[in-house]
Amino acid sequence: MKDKNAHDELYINAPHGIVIHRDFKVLYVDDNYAQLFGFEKKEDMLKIGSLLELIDPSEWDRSTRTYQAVMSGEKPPTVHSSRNLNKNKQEINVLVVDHVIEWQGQPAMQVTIVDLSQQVKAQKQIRDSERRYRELVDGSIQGILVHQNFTPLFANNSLREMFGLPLSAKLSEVGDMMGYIDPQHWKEIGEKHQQLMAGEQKQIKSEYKVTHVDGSSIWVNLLSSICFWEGKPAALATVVDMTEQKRLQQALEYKANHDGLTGLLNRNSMSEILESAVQTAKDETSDLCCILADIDEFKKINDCYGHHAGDKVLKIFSQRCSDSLLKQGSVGRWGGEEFIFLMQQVDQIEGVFIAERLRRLIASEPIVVGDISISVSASFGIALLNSPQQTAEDLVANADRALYKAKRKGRNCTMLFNEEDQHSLTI
Ligand SMILES: Nc1nc2c(ncn2[C@@H]2O[C@H](COP(=O)(O)OP(=O)(O)OP(=O)(O)O)[C@@H](O)[C@H]2O)c(=O)[nH]1
Repeated sequence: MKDKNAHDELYINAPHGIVIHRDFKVLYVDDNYAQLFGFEKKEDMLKIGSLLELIDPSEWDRSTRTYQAVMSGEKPPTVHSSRNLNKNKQEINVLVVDHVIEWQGQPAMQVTIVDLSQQVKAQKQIRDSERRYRELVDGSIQGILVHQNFTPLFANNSLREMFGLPLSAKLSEVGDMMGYIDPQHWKEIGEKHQQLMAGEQKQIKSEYKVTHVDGSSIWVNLLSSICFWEGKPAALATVVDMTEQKRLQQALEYKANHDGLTGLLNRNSMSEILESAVQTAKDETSDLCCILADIDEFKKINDCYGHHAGDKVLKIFSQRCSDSLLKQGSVGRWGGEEFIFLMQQVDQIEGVFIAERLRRLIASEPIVVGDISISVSASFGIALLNSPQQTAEDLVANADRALYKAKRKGRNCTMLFNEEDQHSLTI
């Protein structure tokens, strides 16, 4: 509104002046007109040969034809805009209102002009500023999206490229932006959007997985705030593609949580899982079964076939165990040739069944490394969380005691921890 008033005022206060001429010879001119064209006094202007001197040469032909047509009555007097030159040959833009009048008994042309130079300058400034703004927004490497309830109102080039939307596509054809965001985020994004629009939050930061038009997945970082678009509140989001960052982050997380040789969860990660599983089992008074497995006489495998063959055995052993366990629980490498299996809601009977299944699976088929076939077996120790006082360390220590029993019993067997083992030595 403020801009509109300023704009109107430019027109109301625009300077205007009058000249009367016949065949472009000045007959009368007022001070305003003379001053608009750079003359100090109107008398100076009366001295110029022809008014055409004040008109851009490119407009002479048109001006002459218009003058003749109006004076002959062929055309009604016109109101038109025109580019003129002042005395110093500087361009001024004017609105021209023609009238045919009688001057000293002869027809003459009365021309009223309104100086539009300020308006033209202001409009040029607006156009320039809009062009600069457009260049900034489209040149930005950040995506910019304005939407009302996820219906897009504006999207810059970067955002279109990020999502794979053709640069020429009309936003009305793009559809609901929520459709591009992975469904896992819908609830969160809906809630956050409501908070933003209700003014409960000034800015909202989020990280979402987005499906690109070509079907691939990208990760974006969004910073949303409220803006006004054509007078209505809307959400303004700046969007940064962080797919590469996310990939690196996930790779680092994977590296931190997994064993480099076998790809199983590493000891740190299994310790965390163990802590939380123990807590859950206590809270829900449910079963928690821990199995420790150790490859039998693994040192001999290394000694006979070399460290490289030993590594291969560890890898294939791990693969077989995790394939067999599927999603029944978590499996990790606990130490050199020692592995841990953790299963929630698995009781003693089922635990023994699972351990025996694994043990038989390993013993039944030799592991082939190159052209050598290596017979491998493993011993298994099982313990169940059996009291609310027990800690994660206690549970593993009990499984370890059971494993020690299995080794002592001659290896390649499964033993269950019981209270009498409590004070037995561990391996
Ligand atoms: N190739 C290979 N060997 C490893 C790795 N980690 C540990 N080892 C070896 O595993 C062997 C474990 O030997 P021991 O603790 O004596 O146990 P074992 O020979 O399996 O005998 P039992 O457990 O009593 O059946 C050692 O020789 C370690 O060097 C590994 O990542 N790769």
